[in-house]
Amino acid sequence: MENKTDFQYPHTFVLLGASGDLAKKKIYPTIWYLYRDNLLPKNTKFIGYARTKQSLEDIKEKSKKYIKVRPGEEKKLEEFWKANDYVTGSYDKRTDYELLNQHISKFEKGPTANRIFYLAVPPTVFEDVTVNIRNACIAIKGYTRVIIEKPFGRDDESSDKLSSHLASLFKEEQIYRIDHYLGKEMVQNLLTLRFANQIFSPSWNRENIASVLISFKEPFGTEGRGGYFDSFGIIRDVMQNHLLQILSLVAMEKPVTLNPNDIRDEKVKVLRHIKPIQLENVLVGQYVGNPNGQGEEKLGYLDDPTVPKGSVTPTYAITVLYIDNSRWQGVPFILRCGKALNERKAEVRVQYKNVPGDIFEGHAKRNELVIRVQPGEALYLKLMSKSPGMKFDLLETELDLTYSVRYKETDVPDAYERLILDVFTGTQMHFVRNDELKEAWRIFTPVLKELEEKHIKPLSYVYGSRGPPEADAKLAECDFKYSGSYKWQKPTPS
Ligand SMILES: NC(=O)C1=CN([C@@H]2O[C@H](COP(=O)(O)OP(=O)(O)OC[C@H]3O[C@@H](n4cnc5c(N)ncnc54)[C@H](OP(=O)(O)O)[C@@H]3O)[C@@H](O)[C@H]2O)C=CC1
Ligand SMILES: O=C1O[C@H](COP(=O)(O)O)[C@@H](O)[C@H](O)[C@H]1O
Repeated sequence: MENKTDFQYPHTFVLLGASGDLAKKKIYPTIWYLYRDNLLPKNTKFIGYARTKQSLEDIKEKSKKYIKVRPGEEKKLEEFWKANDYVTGSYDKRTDYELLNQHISKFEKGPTANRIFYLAVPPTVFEDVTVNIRNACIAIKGYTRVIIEKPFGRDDESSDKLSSHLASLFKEEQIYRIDHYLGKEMVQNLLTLRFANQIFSPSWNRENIASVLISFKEPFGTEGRGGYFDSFGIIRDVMQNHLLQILSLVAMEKPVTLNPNDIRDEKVKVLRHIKPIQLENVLVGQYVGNPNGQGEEKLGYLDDPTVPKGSVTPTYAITVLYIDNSRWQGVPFILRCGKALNERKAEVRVQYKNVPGDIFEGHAKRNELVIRVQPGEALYLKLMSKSPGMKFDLLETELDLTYSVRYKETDVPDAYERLILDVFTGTQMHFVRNDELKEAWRIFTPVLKELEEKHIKPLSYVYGSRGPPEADAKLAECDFKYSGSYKWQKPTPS
């Protein structure tokens, strides 16, 4: 029963895997912020469910250090915990879910009541959990929605299997596949920037744009999470999902309307124009420890005791994709991601071509539109200007929209906050549809297999560096020009 989104009805939010890391670090804090800001239906009950025998007090204690409470909010936080419960149960026994169902039903007064299940559980128990929700916990007087977290399989075959499994249990409108990058402010802004500004539309194509670079950088390594990471690698962890989602929003055609399915139709369409990636268009890297004397000592990937000896799993990757349509033919879309690098950063750089018929003797540098997703949301357009004053020199400068300066009073919500609220309101615009996922795996599976089968050894890079030295040459090869001459003059607050 869909469409009973009215906030007056009782809602139950069940967090499966409530004893885990994601739950304590992300989901409990997120539902607290939504509750604190009165964004959820008044009558919402939160139920944590996991195998661990523990009390709600234990959950409170574990998530305490991740939950931000401002002065004066203590009473509200107490109220929030009163709306919480914890139920111990297995993931594979139907009887446990029947007990969970009875527990939920106790709060469901009135003719309508909705249920949301958040699956913060490992992929190994995923099938059991979904089958049991379907068999024992479906809402009979309202909607049932399930939120699922990646990994959505590890290749086309396993992902298809998972999709068929889900499709046998739920309708697509009930399934909310989270890619938390779709909840980030600047990723959501892409649609507005592109389609609400006439200034960009006419130049957003192969006639004007030389290359597009979409980057993700993290300044820490696997640090004890090597077991999980090693069987996936950075391409599956970040590139095949977060970066490809950004690419589809940067490259898609204008949707017919803002209806979530119209938008997702366009995202799928642009992905369909991309051929599976060729090995020659991929460069992979793996970090090694930093040598003595280079700051704080850091271990290399292979020194992590949770990583199998001799692993060739990439912790860094650059991939070049080409979109074979009339807008983008020949324009390199470079996806680049890595762990244990010199900084935390996620951004899109749209680099324009050189000015044709340059009268400035080669001094006019390329325009570049930078969409900084994190940290510190910003949008800046690098352009050439006359140096102010008597001189007639060229100056590289920028039009700069830095959120912390321009929107001082606005708190940018966390991605999970937006996305979980979307599930309550029933909007799937920022969630991954089944066919998008299929296209993503079609593009990536062959090269992932080839890397594994050929046991391709990644290039080494030092923990805390910008990545393998060879990576910049790859960027240059893909018509991404870095001149090194641009200097940003940070505005001084007035
Ligand atoms: N609103 C704001 O907050 C604004 C901030 N700025 C800041 O000013 C600084 C400079 O601006 P930015 O646009 O980054 O300008 P640059 O053109 O100087 O680009 C700098 C980036 O280029 C990359 N780079 C360095 N060496 C090479 C190389 N050999 N080949 C290819 N790429 C290379 C590095 O990123 P990587 O390691 O990822 O490759 C580096 O961060 C940045 O810190 C930026 O954040 C600028 C404008 C506005
Ligand atoms: O999905 C993932 O994303 C995080 C990075 O998320 P961010 O919001 O902090 O940028 C990454 O650390 C993790 O490996 C990956 O699985």
